[in-house]
Amino acid sequence: MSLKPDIIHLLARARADLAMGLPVALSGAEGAALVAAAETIEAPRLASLRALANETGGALSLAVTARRAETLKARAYDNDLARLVLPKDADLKWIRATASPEDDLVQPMKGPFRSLRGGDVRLHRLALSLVKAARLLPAMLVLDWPGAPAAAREAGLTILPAEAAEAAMRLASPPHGVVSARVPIVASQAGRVHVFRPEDGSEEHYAIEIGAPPRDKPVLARLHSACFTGDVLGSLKCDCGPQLNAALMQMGAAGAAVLLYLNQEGRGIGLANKMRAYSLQDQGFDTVEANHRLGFEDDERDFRIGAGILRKMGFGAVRLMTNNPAKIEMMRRCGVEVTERVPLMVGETAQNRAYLATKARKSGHML
Ligand SMILES: Nc1nc2c(ncn2[C@@H]2O[C@H](COP(=O)(O)OP(=O)(O)OP(=O)(O)O)[C@@H](O)[C@H]2O)c(=O)[nH]1
Ligand SMILES: [Zn+2]
Repeated sequence: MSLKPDIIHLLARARADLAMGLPVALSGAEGAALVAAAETIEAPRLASLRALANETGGALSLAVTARRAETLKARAYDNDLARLVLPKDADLKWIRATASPEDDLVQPMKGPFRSLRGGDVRLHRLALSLVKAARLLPAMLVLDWPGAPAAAREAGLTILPAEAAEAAMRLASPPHGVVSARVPIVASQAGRVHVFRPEDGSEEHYAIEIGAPPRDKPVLARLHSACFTGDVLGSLKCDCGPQLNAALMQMGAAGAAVLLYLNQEGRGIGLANKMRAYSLQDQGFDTVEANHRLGFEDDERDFRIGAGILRKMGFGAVRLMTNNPAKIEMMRRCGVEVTERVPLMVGETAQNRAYLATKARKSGHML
């Protein structure tokens, strides 16, 4: 048995490194690259990347998603992404402003941007999936350079074999149950909290089991995505807090049910990015437009996690409490039968009315 980290461990290291501002090397069959997150890289390492680019003739670009490129009015020749050429005098300020929409409106004349065209973009695509998984802004500095793995080894940086990383990111290994204990709650004396831990070092998720639902019948279930602002603070901008409470109360009344509390804050973009989206919403963009301007899709959640936890708990069929048709579709695709949709209507406020209307109009939510 080897003590060496496998690809899952290396991916977790890569996410942590990117979050701390460290570059990571991607080593592919067709090429290699040093990549660093636009949000976290600091000036000395940016200077080193630039020096390496000058010395070696490697192309240094800023990879952004096609969503962000659209806001920047940059050409996305690579379908889902664009490789922006770094101007000679581009400093950290330029990089951060290109990555982040915070000052898009105060400084609307960003650019013009020049995008690279042709060549292999697989490493750029992998870099963007990695930075999204690290819950950072989806923008990555990429130095295309065959010598990247050797330089990374020398510097003690994480080296990711690209093809293995792509394959591992496509696979979702379901989190495993770590512990469970009785927790009586307002909604039910017979509450039990289970903690699930993914093997890939990412966030833990929780299941709240009410009573003892039989495993051979469809269980009343809700997949709730974490919303710190709504669940904990009682934010009026969304309906998450009231939905959580109403679901638990309904479950308590039914006597047997399961609620998954999935730590996929902000529909999978993380709290920092959700707060960036909220700033954009204060500038007049709706919830979907805000995600796009940041460079994300409307919904970045991985629903395989919820389905995996349900199956691990022994549930193969659910009566799903949701207004989101995508959740029903995803459950079915992940092999969990949805025998019924149980509507969940609560929590409309003056402040979240527009948010709920946008979800109905753009994301197909049933009102
Ligand atoms: N990115 C982003 N996320 C938001 C915003 N408002 C709420 N959220 C997140 O949206 C998620 C809400 O998820 P759910 O409660 O599962 O809601 P849903 O997908 O609309 O589906 P149902 O409630 O089941 O009908 C939580 O993770 C919130 O943090 C927003 O304006 N932007
Ligand atoms: Zn919310």
